[in-house]
Amino acid sequence: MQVTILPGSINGTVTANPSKSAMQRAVAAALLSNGKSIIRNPGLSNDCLAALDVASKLGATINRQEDYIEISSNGIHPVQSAGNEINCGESGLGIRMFTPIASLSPLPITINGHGSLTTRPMNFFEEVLPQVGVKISTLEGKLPLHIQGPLQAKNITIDGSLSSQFLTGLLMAFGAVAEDVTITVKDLKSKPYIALTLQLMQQFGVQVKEENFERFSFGKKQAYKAGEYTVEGDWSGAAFLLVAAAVAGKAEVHHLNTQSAQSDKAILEALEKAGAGLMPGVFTVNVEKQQLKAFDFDATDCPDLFPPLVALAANCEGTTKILGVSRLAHKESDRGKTLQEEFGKLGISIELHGDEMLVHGGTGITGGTVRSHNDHRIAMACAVAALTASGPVVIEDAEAINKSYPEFYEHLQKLGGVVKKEGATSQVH
Ligand SMILES: O=C(O)C1=C[C@@H](OP(=O)(O)O)[C@@H](O)[C@H](O)C1
Ligand SMILES: C=C(OP(=O)(O)O)C(=O)O
Repeated sequence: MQVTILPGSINGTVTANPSKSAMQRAVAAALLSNGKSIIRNPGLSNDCLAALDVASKLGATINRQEDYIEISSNGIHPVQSAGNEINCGESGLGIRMFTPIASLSPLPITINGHGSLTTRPMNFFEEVLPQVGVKISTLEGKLPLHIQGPLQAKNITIDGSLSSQFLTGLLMAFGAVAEDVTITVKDLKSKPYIALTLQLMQQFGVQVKEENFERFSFGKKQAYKAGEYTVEGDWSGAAFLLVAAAVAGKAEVHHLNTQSAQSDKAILEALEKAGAGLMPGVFTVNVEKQQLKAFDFDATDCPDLFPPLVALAANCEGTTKILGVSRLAHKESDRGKTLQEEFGKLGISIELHGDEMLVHGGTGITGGTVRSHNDHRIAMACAVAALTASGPVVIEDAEAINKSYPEFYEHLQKLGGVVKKEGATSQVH
């Protein structure tokens, strides 16, 4: 699908979409519980749907209602008729979380995915899973994975520098079986995502003692408890709307918890540094356009903010410096380079120096044709950049947004953005 966004101002109110990070974790915790869990405000993005599908292939019964989802489970029991295979779609979190969870079963299981997930590294599992009693083979560190458990929770030391998602998976799986065991992590990145994991586990009845984000200790054996869970609004997706307001008008975004554990609420700090008019409430954020200036920001622990930060920086007078670019190499695209290439087509010069990105802003955004590289956050960043461009911006492969935020173009329209779709697929809401 191709989408064209016209330059123009925005002004309006929207409700943030459900967080896929929270939704996927809740689906995993419900799968690990005995009994019926109810997930309210469920996410239905492709990553969330993939998580639900994996849960059903691992034995849960999913019952989708109008505004909630029931997940009934009695532990991990791979469905033989599904060929003992699960497919995590394009979700990095999905595969890194469900692989240790699936390996709680003693049965051999194949774990697959598609699109960008087939090129993302999984070597971590080859190093770590054998230490906890799980046999694994991969295709040279990539998909498909073949595993056979059962996982036995033991004291282990892991490297957290590539991604926090592997630790999220181990913590969630250990939560079901561990007794007097500690996971020690070196050089953990994306720490707030681990805080979100621990918070979610606690909501499903499993406590982990965390020390300095280096040691995670499990005491007496625990069990996940089925329950009710409401998915929070998504700061990662809302960041695009908040930036759109800061550069092109104003907006009120509802269902955003400023006390959330989500790392991407840090967009508020960046907006403040850039000089945006900001009024965060408890569950609502108002942003208004003001004179914007370049800013320095460390996005090492909130890597998904890079695309909206670049859209913001492009509109700020001067050179913005963002740290943490090396974290972007293994996302849906090599995001540092993709942002450089696609914003370059819109007249914005971006330099990449080691772990640092320099965005030369305030030079004027031009219209043009860009590609999403099948990366949802690149499509959304380009759509925001279009609002202050000198001409229309055409986004190719614009349906990439379905991975995390299928309602994104509708929300932009609701705020007054002019969005024209061509060749829309049935997947697009
Ligand atoms: O746990 C999560 O929900 C996520 C963790 C982050 O990954 P890394 O830990 O690899 O940075 C983030 O980029 C991803 O979109 C979602
Ligand atoms: C990188 C992302 O997700 P994941 O790693 O879960 O695929 C993302 O949503 O930007």
